[in-house]
Amino acid sequence: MAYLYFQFVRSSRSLLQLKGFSRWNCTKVDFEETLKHMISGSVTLDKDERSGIAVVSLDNNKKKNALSGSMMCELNDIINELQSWQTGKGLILRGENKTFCSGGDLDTFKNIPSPEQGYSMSGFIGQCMQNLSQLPLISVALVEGNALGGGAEMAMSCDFMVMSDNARVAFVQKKMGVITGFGAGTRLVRKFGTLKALDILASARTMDATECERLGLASKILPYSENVLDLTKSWLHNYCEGDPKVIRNLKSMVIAASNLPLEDSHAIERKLFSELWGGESHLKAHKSKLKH
Ligand SMILES: CCCC(=O)SCCNC(=O)CCNC(=O)[C@H](O)C(C)(C)COP(=O)(O)OP(=O)(O)OC[C@H]1O[C@@H](n2cnc3c(N)ncnc32)[C@H](O)[C@@H]1OP(=O)(O)O
Repeated sequence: MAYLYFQFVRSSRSLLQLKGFSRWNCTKVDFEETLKHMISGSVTLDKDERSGIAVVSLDNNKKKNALSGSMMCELNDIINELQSWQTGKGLILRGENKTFCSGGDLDTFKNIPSPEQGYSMSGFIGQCMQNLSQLPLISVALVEGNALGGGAEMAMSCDFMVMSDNARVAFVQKKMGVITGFGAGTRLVRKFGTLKALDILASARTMDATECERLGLASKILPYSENVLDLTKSWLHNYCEGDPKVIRNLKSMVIAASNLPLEDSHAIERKLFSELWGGESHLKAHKSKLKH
């Protein structure tokens, strides 16, 4: 199995070399420096130690929460910070101003016009989305208003999508003359299979909350209201109740199972299980003689 994986990585590398991508060797740090100077909007983090739920909010009011270069860097820093939040259990990614995100900031994109820069930007934000999806926290994208293009891709990087009943999701990349650049093409195919992914991406259609729920993109529709964030926190709390160590190991097991070959995934599952066996929560549950 390891040999096959190695062969696959080698052949992917040669495919990239064949296509001339190997000359694009700008490092992540170099490109972060470039993105940092494309300033517009902000991303904030609010960690609630009591519930173990963090809220990450995108705010770029003048551009319907478009994700600028500086916001990509801020989001990346926040996700790095969340990686070491040992008592965390859940995460909500949302937008201020009653909308989620209108995609990549078109002004930022105008300033990085070459294929080489596109490749570096996609590498930077793609890694950031990958880190988000692999956090040992149960994550939810709360979509109000629009999630377009890169905004739809960000929502796809969370475990769950909760939508207000007036919200819409559209992978408009094709209409913008590109394809998915934040990694959601791969995510859509892996989650839904080729046909459904092709249907969503190639039609580039706008999907309302009901359609998203029917397709399995959205897990919950909430009535549009002022307290939709509180409702989302309560919904997420159902999954986050309990010992952070248990929630985090559970999520880590799911990540391993979705990415690794069977044997490796089982080995990690056993390791994560044994870390909890005989632990505080396990002993407490035994003593309390729970009836389910
Ligand atoms: C690999 C990543 C691929 C991508 O993400 S490509 C980007 C995809 N997104 C887009 O093309 C968004 C295009 N914009 C729209 O469709 C509409 O503006 C949208 C979001 C439905 C909102 O419509 P309305 O509510 O009618 O508001 P509006 O059009 O007057 O917009 C208000 C101001 O926001 C701006 N805006 C919206 N989305 C933006 C974006 N992505 N980057 C930069 N600026 C953006 C829009 O230009 C307008 O600015 P202004 O007030 O005219 O100066």
